[in-house]
Amino acid sequence: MTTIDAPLPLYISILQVRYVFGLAGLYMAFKVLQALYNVSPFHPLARIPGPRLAAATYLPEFYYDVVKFGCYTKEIKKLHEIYASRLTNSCPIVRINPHEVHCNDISFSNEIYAVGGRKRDKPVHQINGSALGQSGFGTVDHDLHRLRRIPLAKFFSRAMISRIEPEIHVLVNKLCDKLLRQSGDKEAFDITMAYSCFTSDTISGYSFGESFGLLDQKGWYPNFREPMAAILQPVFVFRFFPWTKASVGLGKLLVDYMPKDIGLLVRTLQIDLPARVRKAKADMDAGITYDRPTIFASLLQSDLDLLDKEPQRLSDEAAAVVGAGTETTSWAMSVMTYHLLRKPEVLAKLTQELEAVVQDPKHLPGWLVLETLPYLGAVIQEGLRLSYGVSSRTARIPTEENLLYRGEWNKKPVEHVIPQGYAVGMSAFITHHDERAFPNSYAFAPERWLDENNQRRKDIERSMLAFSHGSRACLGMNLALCELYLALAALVLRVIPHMRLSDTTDDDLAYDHDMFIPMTKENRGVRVTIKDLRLGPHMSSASTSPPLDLCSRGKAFLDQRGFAGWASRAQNYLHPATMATTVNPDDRFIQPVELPLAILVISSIFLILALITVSLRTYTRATRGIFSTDDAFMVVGTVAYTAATCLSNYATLVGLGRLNEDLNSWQQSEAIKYYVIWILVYVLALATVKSSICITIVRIASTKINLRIAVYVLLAITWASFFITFVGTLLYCRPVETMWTPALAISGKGTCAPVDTFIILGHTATVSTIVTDLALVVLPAIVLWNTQMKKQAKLQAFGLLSFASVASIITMVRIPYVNRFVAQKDLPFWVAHIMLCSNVETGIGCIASSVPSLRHFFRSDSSESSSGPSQKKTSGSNSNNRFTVGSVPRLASTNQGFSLATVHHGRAEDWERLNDGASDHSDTPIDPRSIHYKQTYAVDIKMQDIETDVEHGKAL
Ligand code: HEM
Repeated sequence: MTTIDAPLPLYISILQVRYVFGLAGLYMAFKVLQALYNVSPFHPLARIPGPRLAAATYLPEFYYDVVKFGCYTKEIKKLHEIYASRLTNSCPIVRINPHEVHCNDISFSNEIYAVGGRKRDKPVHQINGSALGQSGFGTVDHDLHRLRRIPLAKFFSRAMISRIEPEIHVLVNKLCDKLLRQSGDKEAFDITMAYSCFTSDTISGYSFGESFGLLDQKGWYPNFREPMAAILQPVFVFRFFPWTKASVGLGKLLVDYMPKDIGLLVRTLQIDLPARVRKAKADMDAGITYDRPTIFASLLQSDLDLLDKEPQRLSDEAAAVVGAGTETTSWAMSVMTYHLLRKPEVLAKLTQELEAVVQDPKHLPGWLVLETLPYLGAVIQEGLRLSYGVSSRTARIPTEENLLYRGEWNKKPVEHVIPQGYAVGMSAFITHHDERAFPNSYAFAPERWLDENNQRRKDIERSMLAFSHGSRACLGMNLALCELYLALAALVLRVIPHMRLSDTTDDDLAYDHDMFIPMTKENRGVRVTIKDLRLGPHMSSASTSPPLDLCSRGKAFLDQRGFAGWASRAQNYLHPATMATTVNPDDRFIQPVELPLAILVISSIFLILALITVSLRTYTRATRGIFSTDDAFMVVGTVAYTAATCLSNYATLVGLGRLNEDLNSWQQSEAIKYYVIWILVYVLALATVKSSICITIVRIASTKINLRIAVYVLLAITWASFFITFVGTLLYCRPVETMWTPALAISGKGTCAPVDTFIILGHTATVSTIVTDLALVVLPAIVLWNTQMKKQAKLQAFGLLSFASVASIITMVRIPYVNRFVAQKDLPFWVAHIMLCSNVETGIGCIASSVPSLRHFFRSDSSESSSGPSQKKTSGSNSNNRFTVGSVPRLASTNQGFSLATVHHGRAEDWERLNDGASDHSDTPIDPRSIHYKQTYAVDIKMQDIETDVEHGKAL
């Protein structure tokens, strides 16, 4: 018995080996026949161009994706280029494996990714790569996908995302505060990790009502970025060997032995998410509800089939949502951050646009408002384009229709039929580098998204594939956009200005291969540092202690009066470290640290001097009974000038004179608001002060008709300039507050004329001021020149006129600052120069025209204190040391001093000039026939005063 039994197993095993070989041979034969059929003219895709090997087998895809790892997309891109050059009319569509074609013509995307009743399955070959087979994303069948997607989709509508916007705001601020707390750390960190924590917390909070809390942990690790990459690593092996997916289940058994990051992801996907779904179900069963519906609690209550509510199925869905919602968005944010740091001009333009609508970076306007900002939108679109989202191809199978591709290639018509049942797809990496739609496609150029009217270009937007199209397009697009708009706005205003790239180059961003999502060569991320900061306006006060402590009572005092920002900024300005960061060596003639102080001190000094001189002048002339129209104008002008200086000082306290980076939006807006009010008051002050001077000169030049005409012209120019500037400023924006509240313009509630209009207004005022200032110096100089007076007296008079001419020079200094309106950058800083120059100029006008009258005040003190006004007029003598500039050449005076006074007599022919100066004391006898009258004149007197004086003289 035993001898018979022995060879049987051997026999059987030989049979089995033959059987196995036979089966293998049959399989090989089948595969060869299949390959032959695939390349035969009988195959439905036979007419689609492409390499023979790819048409026959999956070997090229296997080689590039599995062996070379994730490189088939790049190879497909090459195929489009190769077939474009060899077969002129075949490029837009190439065959990339036996059952799939690839398209690189975006105009065909609406056919591939169709909507409505047009059914599109996903290819099993591609779904095999995903371990989340029961999620909507991993569902092959069109109808089942619809059933699974619809209950989820309502959570991602714009309306729903708007409801959770406040929570996203909170997370955005948390992210910024946490980043700013890293200021001063020498060690660079990968910003992508930080962004990954933000996006994970956002989607997990929305999904489960409770976020993962990754932003609350110390540092940025662990997070999902690297582990997600690790988990996506086997995507191609799964695709070709789907049975290996079973190993994923083993992960949860080995979770404690895995590296920390991978362990986190496996634990999250395999343990935590299922547990959260189970908890949602338990809460629901127990009647526990959250303040607002969470995705998974709602799914459990939805009309979904009972089987689709199974915890494992919902866990797959949760993993798909959390996975898709994390890495795509955070990588897009990293790409944008990198390019903003590399291109300061883009950052500056974006900052400027944001600053126009953001009052306070910690309280951003809503997503809907931010969405209206064209340049922000352009930066986001360009970031999405170069971050690709899903970089590898995503194909669809039309199950009920053939697709007809009609197009043009190299200016020749081409036509291809893609039969139903075969896959056709596109890849964002290829589409986003289509040079026809995106010239110089590897460059980061937000401008390409805007037309000449600074509006978003719809045509180019249709060339984007970032969120895919059609019934299986990105479900979370609205959430992603809301996150991107809010986060980028806050980062640009609060963090990016302080961020520096560290050892990161274009190579660290460049697409190298993909694992569904784009991967770079060394996966080093975007490494940055945050520069050392002290407490500044963009930083959370809770996050650091102030460098210097102001007395708390002083702070409270300032705070109560609305100077809250001033207190902390004052500390900054006093602190050397902060000064080092705010003072940049560029073309500013006054640094931002000095300018506010300069405005306060210089403007106040000139105001005080003007108030003293004008008060004394008014007193002198009023007490002497010779107060006239020019004095009245001077009083009104000085009151307006006082108001203008007070306004400028207040504007300085709320932010004028500082760079935008040192101000929050409220301060910027307030500074510009008070600047605009100041303009209106200043032009009034200027016009009235100038009018006063003009009227005075008219009195002096009463007999010189040409001079009088010239002065009237100046008067006309002065008031014309006043009206143009005053009315122009008021009408520049409608309503006027749009000037300092750009949100009104953005929201369409306000409009402003082009900025050139404002610049023209500024230059009109400046030019007319220079012309009139100079003329008001030159005209009295001409009058003086023609008078015969002592040299010393003339020198005094010219000295005073030179002082007055400083006003014109100061007005010239402000010209370049008017041009700063063109760039619209740091306006509170640049316009402060204009304010300073103008305050000084008006002050000089008041002082210079009042000083001459002061002689009377001091004279009355020194020599005539006991005399009344009438006595003063008659008590003059040669020893009074005054001189008078008179309009009557024959009138001579032995007085010394200078006055812009009218000395006039109706009967000029009765008068004759006295010998002046030394001649008075000469031994040469005076010819009594040459002297008709001898009179010492009080200056600044009216006609009748002079006549009175003359009569007194006669009496004498
Ligand atoms: C910048 C951010 C994002 C980009 C570029 C992006 C891109 C895409 C793309 C291209 C697809 C289609 C994949 C395919 O055809 O197979 C997709 C699908 C999907 N995305 Fe996004 N995504 C982003 C953010 C998000 C967010 C924040 C969520 C959060 C919920 C999300 C959830 C999904 C889901 C659930 C799907 C599958 C949809 C379906 O198959 O019905 N995505 N995404």
